[in-house]
Amino acid sequence: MNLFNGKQHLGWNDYFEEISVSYQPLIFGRISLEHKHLYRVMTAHGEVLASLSGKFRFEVYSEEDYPAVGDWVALSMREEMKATIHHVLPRFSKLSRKAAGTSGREQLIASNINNLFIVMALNHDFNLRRLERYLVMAWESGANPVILLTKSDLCSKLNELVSSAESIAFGVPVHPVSALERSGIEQLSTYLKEGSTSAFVGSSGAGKSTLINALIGTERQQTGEVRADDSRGRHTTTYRELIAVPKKGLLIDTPGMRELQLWDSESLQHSFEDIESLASACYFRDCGHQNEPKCAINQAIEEGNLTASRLQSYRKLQRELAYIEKKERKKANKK
Ligand SMILES: Nc1nc2c(ncn2[C@@H]2O[C@H](COP(=O)(O)OP(=O)(O)OP(=O)(O)O)[C@@H](O)[C@H]2O)c(=O)[nH]1
Ligand SMILES: [Zn+2]
Repeated sequence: MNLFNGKQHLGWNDYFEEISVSYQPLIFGRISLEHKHLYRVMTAHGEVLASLSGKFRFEVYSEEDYPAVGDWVALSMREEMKATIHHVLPRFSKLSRKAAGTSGREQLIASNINNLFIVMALNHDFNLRRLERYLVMAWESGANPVILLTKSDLCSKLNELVSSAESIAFGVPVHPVSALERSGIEQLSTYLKEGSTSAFVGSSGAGKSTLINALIGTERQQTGEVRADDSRGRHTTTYRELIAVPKKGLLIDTPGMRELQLWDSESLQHSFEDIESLASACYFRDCGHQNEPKCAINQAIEEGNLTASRLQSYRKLQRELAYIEKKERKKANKK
């Protein structure tokens, strides 16, 4: 199935249809990934890599004016699937939090979200005070909050915890789920529809990526083993990404809120520690892990210690990062 066979599949709706007339003849696309003001954008014609127009950069007033994941932007195409962003279309909802540090600046996490899933695990992660803060964040965003209590398989007092969450939720639906046992997941089909956008927020290790994987039915998001001693996560999700899932709409995983890292080469290496350390055992120092002899990565895949899809996702991010870094260097040289 072609995911890009129409803007509706990407979340385009009557609201955007109405405001879009003033941007003609530009085309429209939706930001799926952002890194240092370079953007991956989904359009009805496929994915493009986009940068900001000079005029846009010049007129930007605050951080919030920059495109964020989930934004609809007005673009013009350049050569081979590269585009220039001229405008951000007004957002109908936006998820933000205070930036780290004392500046108190707002940091935009994602925009144009219909459902905001607040994910909290039914173990040590369960904390009503934190849930309250997430609810505030949800209400401020303009999206519809839904509380997902994950890892129900680990919980022996399920009814009690669900009731206590309901007691502070004031009508926000509360659903216990287990990605492990695949229970409760079917309840989410009420929210996940073609063209709807859903974001997942919650502590690191709460099970957001695992849940998204269960919904997609593949190992799309990487998940991390929780440290045994304190059941905290290892911050596996290091970047925000909008993904289009057939019949379930658009899903945005967000990094655990304790550590909202930006996506850079360091966090890429950090998130793929396993691959980085395997690669150091390859026979050739500059092994490309293709058909080279004595390649430790291919061996790990053969032996089932590494999935090919994980290597693929690593490669994709690495290529994008290389492209971005080359671009940054070029820009720096011009100055
Ligand atoms: N028992 C049980 N474990 C689960 C369930 N869902 C996730 N886990 C485990 O919890 C750990 C953390 O899950 P993730 O999906 O990586 O958590 P996350 O919320 O995406 O974490 P960040 O990416 O760091 O924000 C993994 O080891 C999962 O296997 C569940 O339903 N039951
Ligand atoms: Zn190799």
